[in-house]
Amino acid sequence: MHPRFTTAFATLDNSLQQALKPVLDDPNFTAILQPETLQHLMTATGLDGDALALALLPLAASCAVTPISHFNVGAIARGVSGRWYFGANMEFSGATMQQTVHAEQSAITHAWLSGEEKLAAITVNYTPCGHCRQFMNELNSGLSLTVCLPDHPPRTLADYLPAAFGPADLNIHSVLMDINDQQFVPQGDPLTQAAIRAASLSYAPYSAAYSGVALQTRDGKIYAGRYAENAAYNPSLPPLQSALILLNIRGGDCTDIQRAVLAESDDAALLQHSATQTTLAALGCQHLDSVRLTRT
Ligand SMILES: O=c1ccn([C@H]2C[C@H](O)[C@@H](CO)O2)c(=O)[nH]1
Ligand SMILES: [Zn+2]
Repeated sequence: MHPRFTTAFATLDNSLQQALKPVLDDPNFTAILQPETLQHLMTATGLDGDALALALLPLAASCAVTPISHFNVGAIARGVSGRWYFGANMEFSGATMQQTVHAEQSAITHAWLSGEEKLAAITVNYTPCGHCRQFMNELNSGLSLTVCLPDHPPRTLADYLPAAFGPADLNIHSVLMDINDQQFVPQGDPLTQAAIRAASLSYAPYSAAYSGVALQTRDGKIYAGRYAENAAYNPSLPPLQSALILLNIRGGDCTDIQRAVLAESDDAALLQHSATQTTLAALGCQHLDSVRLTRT
């Protein structure tokens, strides 16, 4: 298993350890749990879904990258497909606080980038901050998303975000995780194409400044992330963060990026380039290429 799991794994109950070991030992494990695996884990441990998700949180939290706080938050986004997606917070030394990724954003983005179409629930080891509550209120599950926390009964997002402000206040009705394809014209090498495809699938209803980032690590793997806007603007997730979430949660190292491509329109109302370049530089990557988006 990935060395980051070793300590947390040792703290799990014996029955869970036994059932989970082959899953974590699989070299193809990508921090997603399939419905059949979850069924097996529930049978082996006697835990129901909510209890199992809580029991797995230490593993999700061990994916955190927290050079500043050393405060590891773990989240599990539970899709309507029955698949569960790990997420963890990420901090970037040498960048700004605004570049931080919260565990909830990580799990949700992990699910979205993996093709999940809607979430049923999210389980987190700490109470979600206001920024995450707002981020979650952009999802197509709306205020009925179930939020599960240790020491609290499951509640809905509506309970955690009363008198909510959201997309409908700005007249937006097709929301985050709904399928939207801008169909930008593919071009260039595989990394460039991955960035363009991510931009096509990005969510930018407020600015129409669609964008995507693709990262290539030294082992040749490619991770593509999509921009995700928010009705309250500030909680929007930049495309670099989206790609870094995928890289990290799949077991990669964010300081191992060899080359990055940002796909955006140069006449867009918002531009990701300078923030992307600065955060990448903080991670030791100086090689950012840009590609302009075109429509047929
Ligand atoms: O809802 C929350 C609150 C905080 N954090 C992270 C952000 C930062 O990395 C650290 C300290 O706030 O915890 C989350 O991931 N989710
Ligand atoms: Zn948060």
